[in-house]
Amino acid sequence: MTRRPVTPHDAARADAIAQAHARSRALGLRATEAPDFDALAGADLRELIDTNCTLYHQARPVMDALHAQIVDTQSMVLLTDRNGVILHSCADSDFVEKAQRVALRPGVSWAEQHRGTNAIGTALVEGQPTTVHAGEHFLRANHILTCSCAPIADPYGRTLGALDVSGESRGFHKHTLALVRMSAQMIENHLFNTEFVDAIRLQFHARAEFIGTLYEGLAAFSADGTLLCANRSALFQFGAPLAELQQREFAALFGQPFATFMQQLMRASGEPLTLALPSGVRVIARATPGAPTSGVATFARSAVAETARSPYTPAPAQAKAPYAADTTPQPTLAALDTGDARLAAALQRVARVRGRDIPVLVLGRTGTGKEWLARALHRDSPRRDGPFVALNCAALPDTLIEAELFGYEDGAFTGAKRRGSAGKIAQAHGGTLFLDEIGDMPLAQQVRLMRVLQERAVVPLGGTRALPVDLRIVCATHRDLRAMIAEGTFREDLYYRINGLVVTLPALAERTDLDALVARMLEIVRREVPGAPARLTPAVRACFARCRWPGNLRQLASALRTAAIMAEGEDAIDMEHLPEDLMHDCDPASDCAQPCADASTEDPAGDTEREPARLSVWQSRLIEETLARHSGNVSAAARELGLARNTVYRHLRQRR
Ligand SMILES: Nc1ncnc2c1ncn2[C@@H]1O[C@H](COP(=O)(O)OP(=O)(O)OP(=O)(O)O)[C@@H](O)[C@H]1O
Repeated sequence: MTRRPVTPHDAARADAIAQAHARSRALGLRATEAPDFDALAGADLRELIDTNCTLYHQARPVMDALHAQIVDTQSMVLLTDRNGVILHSCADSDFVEKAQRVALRPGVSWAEQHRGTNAIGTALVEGQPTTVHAGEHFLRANHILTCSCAPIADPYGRTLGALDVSGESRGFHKHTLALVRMSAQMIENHLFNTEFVDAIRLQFHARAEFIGTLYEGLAAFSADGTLLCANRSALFQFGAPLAELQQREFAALFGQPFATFMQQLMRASGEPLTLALPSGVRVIARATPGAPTSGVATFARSAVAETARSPYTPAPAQAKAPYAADTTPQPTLAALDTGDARLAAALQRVARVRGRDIPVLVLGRTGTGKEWLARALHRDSPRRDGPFVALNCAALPDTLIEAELFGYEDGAFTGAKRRGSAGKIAQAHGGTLFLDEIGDMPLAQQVRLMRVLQERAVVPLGGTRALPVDLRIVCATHRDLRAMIAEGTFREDLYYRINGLVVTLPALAERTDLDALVARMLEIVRREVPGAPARLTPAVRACFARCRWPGNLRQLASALRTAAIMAEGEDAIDMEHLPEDLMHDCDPASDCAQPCADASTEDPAGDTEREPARLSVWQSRLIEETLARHSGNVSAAARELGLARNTVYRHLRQRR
């Protein structure tokens, strides 16, 4: 038998389990009791699901995704209401029969008063994620199980239900509880966004890369800038409980008047903004200004109207459209042209088809601006007043792509009665559908998409009626679709449906317009950070020209955003303001697209094996020059270079 690994929290957990056993005994339960098989019958269970319909609908796709992670491990995913009654399960077929033996199925209560100590009942009593393993279950019949459960709370912190993974005790894995906890958090974030769909919602975190993840802070504000609610991560970042923060004004939380923030938001064209928490910690924030019909969106639109137009702000025709509150960037094709000949040729080809519904396939490495090109094409096309709907096929588990793309009918999932979902294809009706990373779309969905494109109609999951759709499709990928066709992982018929016009975007390192592009991006960044300098020092320009930019435009935009914040109030962005890890992507002897201010270091061999050596030669020179400028002061040189002092000391030791 597999031994359960000892976890660091075993002592605390043992205490909690002992208390749960004491509660079970006090309830008059006996360990030798047979499982109680009493379950809610069909209609009663459906009614209970209806009562919990928001929880049920938000949890279903997350349960499917979680089940996909643990498939074939002899286990099941369960959702319960706040009283521990199982509402829904997704199970491995070979575990269903064992689960039935202990009444682990929809309609049955796993509250402590019915089953004694068990993960669901105990987690609901303790209000904490809990694992109950094998012999820790109060009822002997349940010793065959290992179960990990996390309660799910509504946005105000009230318990709504619980998410649980139960399986064969031999299959215990200590990571299961973390997976369950993350999935419960995901459901809580979905519930938050649904509850406050009409409010101004802010996503924020001190680290930009955490925005859009489970760890982001979420805060909802009313149209006058009063805090309505905040999720766990936001409360943690604010350092105070919800009761203390509710009804606080935006300015008390983020140090600036709400109206100023809204105007900056509109000017930022979807790019993130920087805000300061009461603790002084700076956070990166994105905001969604409420549903198009809400008063909040009206406020957002009036802020747009007050804002001076730039190549990246929506045209007046769009401000009238129902999607005017969308804060994502809406560049024009002309605005993307900053002087690179290859890019200009691609843009011209795209411009030729803008008035026709020819499908466009955009190829290019990650971050080369494929989505921005798709947005620009939409913006310049006759469909500009319709929606632009984007779906990243690589960002969703296979199980979710289908529902996201094709939608589902009311009651498509067992027991569900209300609230179908339109799906991205139907949402894009009258506009443009952008399918990013189309190469990552599973084959089954490729077949369905092919049918939609052929028939110009979509049938949602669980539905029978075909809804006509009129849309332009733009797809993007960094993969070699022809090679995938040869391997049998991409359908040839779909390939010919989506590639009416194929354009390839150059990698940033191959572009010849770096200076102009940086100037354009800096213009955008300065709308978000008004005190940021408008120019770069020659050293930074040289560094940029030598960078390999593996993350392409995204990496450049992110480096400029960080540097702009670091250099707020200074004359120019200098080396010390750049993110430290950018140096690792800088190559002293690369084929500089721009004149390099400091390009004398040559590598005649051009040997890729010598990359690290070339990098260190360049770093050494940079450190030497900086030390000379600071008369050998290591701290000052390290500060300017954005390096740790130890790195400079190491360099000095190696020089000796
Ligand atoms: N023309 C541009 N001007 C300013 N910034 C840009 C431009 N194009 C792209 N960016 C910046 O680069 C980021 C990445 O662009 P985009 O999402 O279009 O790339 P992508 O090729 O679709 O990326 P992926 O392949 O990873 O999906 C944007 O969020 C934006 O910050």
